[in-house]
Amino acid sequence: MSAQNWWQNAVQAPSSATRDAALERQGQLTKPPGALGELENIAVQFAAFRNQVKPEIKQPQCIVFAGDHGVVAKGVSAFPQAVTVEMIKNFVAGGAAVSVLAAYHQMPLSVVNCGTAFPCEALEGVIQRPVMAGTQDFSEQAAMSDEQARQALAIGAEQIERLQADGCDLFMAGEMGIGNTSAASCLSAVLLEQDVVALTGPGTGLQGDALNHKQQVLAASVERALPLIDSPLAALAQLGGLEIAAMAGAYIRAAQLGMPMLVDGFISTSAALLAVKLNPAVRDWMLFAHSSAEPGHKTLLAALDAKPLVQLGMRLGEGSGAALALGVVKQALALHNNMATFAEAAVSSGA
Ligand SMILES: O=C(O)c1ccc[n+]([C@@H]2O[C@H](COP(=O)([O-])O)[C@@H](O)[C@H]2O)c1
Ligand SMILES: Cc1cc2nc[nH]c2cc1C
Repeated sequence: MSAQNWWQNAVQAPSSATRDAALERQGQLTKPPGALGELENIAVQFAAFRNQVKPEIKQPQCIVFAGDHGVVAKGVSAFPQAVTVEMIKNFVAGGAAVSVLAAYHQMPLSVVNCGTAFPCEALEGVIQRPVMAGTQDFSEQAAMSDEQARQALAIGAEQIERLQADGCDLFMAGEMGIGNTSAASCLSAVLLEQDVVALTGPGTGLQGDALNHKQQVLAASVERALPLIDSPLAALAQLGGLEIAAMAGAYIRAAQLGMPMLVDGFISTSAALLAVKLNPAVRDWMLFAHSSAEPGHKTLLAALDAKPLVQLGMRLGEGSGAALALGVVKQALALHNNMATFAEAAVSSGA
C-alpha cells in the first residue's frame, strides 16, 4: 500500500466478543429486555469499541476545525465571511455554544485554523495549520489543489495522534466556516450521485429567493466540477472545504487507532461520508449524535445507515450536537455499568 495514501491503511473491527459479552450483561440487568431502547445499543457498541464489558468515558475530547470558503463571494450564506474568525475568538474565549458544553462536561476543546480568509494567526489558544487563506471559489475553479486536499486531510490525522497521546477515548469533531453548508452539499451530492438541489438548505438561515440563488450556484458548481472528478479525493479538491478535509482525516485516523467518535451535524456528516468513501471500515467506529434541522442531513444519515441519538432541531455545528449527545452516551454507560442484575438484586426474571 502506498505510504502516500495513508487513509487506506487498515482499520480493525471493534471487538465482537466483547459486544456479545456486553449484550449478555444487558440481558441480566433489572429491567424488561430492551426497555432502555437505544441506550442499550449505545452501551453494547461502546463495549465493543473499548474492548471492555463495562466501558467508561474518561477522556472525551472535541476539536473544532475552522476554514473559509471562496464560494461565499457568490452570496450563498446569510452571514459574512468575517464571522469564521470572529467565532474562532469566541471558541477560545469560552462564549460559543460548544465552549459552554465542553466546560459543562469538563472536556478539553481545541480549535484548529485550517485556513481562513481573515487573519487569525495572532490568536492565543488556536492551533495554526493554515493550508491556504480559505478555499478558492468552487463555482469557478477547484476549491483547492490535490496537494492542498492531502495537506488538509493530514491536519486531522495529526490532531488525532495528539489526542491519542492524551488518552482520548471518545473523539468529537466540530467545524466552523461560513459557507461550509455549500461545500458539504456539493461534496455529498457528488459522493452520493444525487441532485445537489435536494441536498441544499438554509444553512445559517437563507430563505426564499436567497435560498433559490444558493441552489442555482451549487447546481452550476457541481456541473462545472463533475467532469473533473474521478475519485473521492478529487471530489474533495473540487468542491470541498479545508475543515471538512481535516475532519475526514481525523475520522479516518481515529478509526485506524481504534478511537470511537461521535459525529455532529450536516457538515460533520459530509466529512464522515468522505471518510467512509476513502476507507469504508471507518464507519464501524462512528456513532451519530443528532439529526440536524438542515434538511440534507437525513439523506446523509440514511446513506451511512446511521441512527442519530437525539433530534432537537439543532443546526449550529461547532460539534455542539455531539457535545450535547455526550451526556446521553455517558448516561447509557452509567446504566449499563452500574445497574444491578436480577441475581444481585434478587428480582425475579421474566419468562
Ligand atoms: O451542523 C449543522 O448541521 C449545521 C447546519 C447549518 C449551519 N451550520 C453552521 O453554519 C455555518 C455554515 O452555514 P452557511 O449558511 O454559512 O453555509 C458553519 O459555521 C456551520 O458550523 C451547521
Ligand atoms: C454566529 C454563528 C455561530 C456559528 N457557529 C457555527 N456556525 C456559526 C455561524 C454563525 C453565523
